[in-house]
Parts: sequence; structure tokens; C-alpha cells
Amino acid sequence: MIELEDLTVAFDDVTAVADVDLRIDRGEFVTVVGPSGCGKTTLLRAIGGLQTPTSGGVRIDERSPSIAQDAGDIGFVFQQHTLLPWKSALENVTFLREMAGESPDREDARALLDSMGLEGFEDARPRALSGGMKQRVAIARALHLGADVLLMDEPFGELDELTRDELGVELRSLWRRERKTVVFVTHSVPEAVFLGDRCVVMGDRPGRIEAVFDVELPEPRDAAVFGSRPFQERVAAVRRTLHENHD
Ligand SMILES: Nc1ncnc2c1ncn2[C@@H]1O[C@H](COP(=O)(O)OP(=O)(O)OP(=O)(O)O)[C@@H](O)[C@H]1O
Repeated sequence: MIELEDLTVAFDDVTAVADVDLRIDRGEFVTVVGPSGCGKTTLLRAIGGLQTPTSGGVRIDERSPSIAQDAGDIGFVFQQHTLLPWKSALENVTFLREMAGESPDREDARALLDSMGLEGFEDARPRALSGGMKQRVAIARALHLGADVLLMDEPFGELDELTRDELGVELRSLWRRERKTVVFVTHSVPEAVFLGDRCVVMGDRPGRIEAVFDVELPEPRDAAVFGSRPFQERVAAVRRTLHENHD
């Protein structure tokens, strides 16, 4: 379980995140949506131990984020794929575990790439992969680490809309198989509603939680959901809350 208690992160003259309380259950998929600059990335970085809180705190299964990270329990996926250009897709997946001193499990890495639709691209370098494929490799890399918690910061932000929808469908189905705890930050309301069990809506100045929506949609969530009425109603409700809290 991830517990945020009274979490505040301030930079010189900006309070990026103010008094955030949130509990995320093990195996839950939580999305965070909010206007640009409202503190989403800062919140995610604090959860992952990359940003020290000014006050309040974060516990991951009763441990500090840095201890959880040292134990290999947190995987990150960022907007920029951060793959190593000189390594193949397969080597990029195994690399972080090798860095951690573990022997590479090429079979697991290969299976993950296959499950992400990258069969036949194991030996390709990143420059030969499309943006969507690179993000698939980055997700496989995080899963190969064996982390229970995946922190994802706009991972599909640079992709075209169709690829973004496709990857959303794949990620949700992957999550149903693996049941990782996922915290997923996005600007996109439809993406937040489609992916999340709960959708956290942030307001800005200072960054705070305005509302948390339970998203109950029929499973499995596939592309047909995007056109469904319950989906569109939830998107409209989240949008309303965002607009109400943005000046
Ligand atoms: N290292 C830093 N030093 C100073 N200010 C920072 C730092 N990191 C973030 N901020 C400020 O904190 C606020 C929140 O930034 P953050 O990147 O968390 O927002 P965001 O919601 O992720 O934005 P976006 O959606 O545009 O990526 C912004 O005003 C930003 O300028």
C-alpha cells in the first residue's frame, strides 16, 4: 500500500504539492490528472523517492520510498523513453537488472517484449523503433525489474492519439494480468478515465487534490469503451471538476 500523508513539496517560491492525503491499495491502478504545472510530476517523484517532501511523507508498504526503491520495488516509466541508443530492445530490458548486479534473464525479457507486441524486434536498436514501440520497451523494462509499483509520468504523451489509445488498452490488459500497483500521471482526461480504477483530479496553485473519482467501467476495457456512454459521462464529470478548479 502507498500512503501519502499531508504531503507538501515546496520549491523556493512555489508550493508544488500541498497537503496531499491519499492511500493507494496494493494492485490498484490510480491515475492523476490536472492542469499543466499543478504538481503531478512532483507528486510522482515524491512517491518514488526522487523528491524529498518539505513536510508530511510517503510510505510504501511501511517503508520510505528510498528503501522501497533500493529493494527494486519501484519501476519508473517516463514520457521520454530513456532507452540506451546503443543497446538492442532486449538489452535495454535486461540492462537495469544487470546494473543491480543480477544475472540477466533473457527468456523473461523476451517473453515481456512478446507480450508487448514486439516479437521480432528484440535485436532492434531504439532508432529503428517507433515512439510507441520505444514506450513498449520502456514498460517491459520496468516489468522485468520485478517491481510491484509502477510510476508512470505521461508515458504516452508524445504519441499520436491512435497509438496512445492502443497502448492504453494494452496497458490496462497487462495490469489485469499482472496486478501491479500503478500510479499514472497524464494531461489527458479520457486517458485518465480509461485507465484508472480511481482518477485523482488535481487543482493548481498550490497543487492539491480536488476530487477522487471511482471509475467503474465494464471489464475488460477495450477500444469499444471509448465510445460508450458511461465512459463519456465520467470524462465529462472529471472535466467539469477540472474546469471548476482552474482559474
Ligand atoms: N526542481 C524545481 N525547482 C523549482 N520549481 C519546480 C521544480 N520542479 C517543479 N517546480 C515547479 O513546481 C510546479 C509543479 O511542477 P510539476 O512539474 O510537478 O507540474 P506538472 O503538473 O507535472 O506539470 P506538467 O503537466 O506541465 O508536466 C511548477 O510551478 C514548477 O515550475
